[in-house]
Amino acid sequence: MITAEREQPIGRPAAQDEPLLRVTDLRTEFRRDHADPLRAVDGVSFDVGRGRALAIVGESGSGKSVTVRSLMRVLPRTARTTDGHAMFGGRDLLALSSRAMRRVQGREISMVFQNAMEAMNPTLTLERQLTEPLIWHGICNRIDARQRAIQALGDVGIPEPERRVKVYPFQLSGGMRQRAMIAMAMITEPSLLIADEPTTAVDVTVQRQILDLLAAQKERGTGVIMITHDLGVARYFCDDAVVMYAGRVVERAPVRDLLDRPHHPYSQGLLASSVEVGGRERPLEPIPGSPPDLAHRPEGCPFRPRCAQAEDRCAEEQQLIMVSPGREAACWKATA
Ligand SMILES: Nc1ncnc2c1ncn2[C@@H]1O[C@H](COP(=O)(O)OP(=O)(O)OP(=O)(O)O)[C@@H](O)[C@H]1O
Repeated sequence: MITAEREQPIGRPAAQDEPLLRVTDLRTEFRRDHADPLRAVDGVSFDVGRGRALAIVGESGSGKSVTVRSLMRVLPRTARTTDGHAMFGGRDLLALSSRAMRRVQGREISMVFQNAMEAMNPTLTLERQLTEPLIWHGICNRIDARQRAIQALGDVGIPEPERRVKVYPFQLSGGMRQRAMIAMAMITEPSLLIADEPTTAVDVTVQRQILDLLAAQKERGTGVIMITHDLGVARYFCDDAVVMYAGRVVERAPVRDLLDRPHHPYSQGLLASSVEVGGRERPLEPIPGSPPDLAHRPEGCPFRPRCAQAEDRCAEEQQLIMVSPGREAACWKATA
């Protein structure tokens, strides 16, 4: 149980064979009036490798955002992470003091959001917003920071960066704002980038540009966690995937293996209901029913009420088991 924050020494450099980030048994709950807490993230584990991208997929409400916000320690006031570890550079992010965590946020780990306005301050120029993390983290002085800000805007393909650095976010088009936000996230050269639906609110052309920008970061060794509803985006950009359902990981696999041959019936349903597969091979087949109300989680496998393959033994929940090397699924029927 994580009860008190404790200052940890600056982490030792992670050994080369350790993943960039290792999350184990993460649990986060929301406080409720006159009721037991609502468990939104329930024992989630995954690794992110250097220069690799992990897709977190699942329907709305499955716990994707709460998972990454737990790691970044930016949860709503009513939420609390009760268990788990998130080892990053030899430190447990969940056990760092708030002060130590602020040194990690925006420096070693940055976030990119669906809507750039979430990440940007509408009352400050791009220059202020781009230079602030450099100055705050003591990376460089104001004059150098300005040059780096201009460079960062140019790097993400914003024309006339010397002029644009002086504008406010609302003076940019949506696509340019999204790129400016990526410049903000990358300016400190973080080793981990967390992207929460970064391409959902933009058109297809901008989507491709954003993914290519993120791919360039990956090439440089940055690890990426990408939350996405879009399995096409996952296939194009990500290496590994976890599928979440009702706050738990139900399948873990290299992304191509998952999309070519999903093992868990829920992953099969997600794929059948997505344009990625449906558009090319068959009509879309929505998963019947809706995700469980977490306040009334069904006994046994949480997907059982919606699962066409459910059997009596699903009354007992199967844990994630290895189906084949590198592949795990939480289903009695999952076989290689
Ligand atoms: N502010 C909140 N207060 C109370 N419960 C919340 C709050 N935010 C999330 N939850 C609970 O946590 C669950 C997981 O939410 P989360 O936002 O992580 O889902 P998600 O998979 O990211 O969905 P989406 O794809 O719609 O963003 C929700 O189903 C809800 O029960």
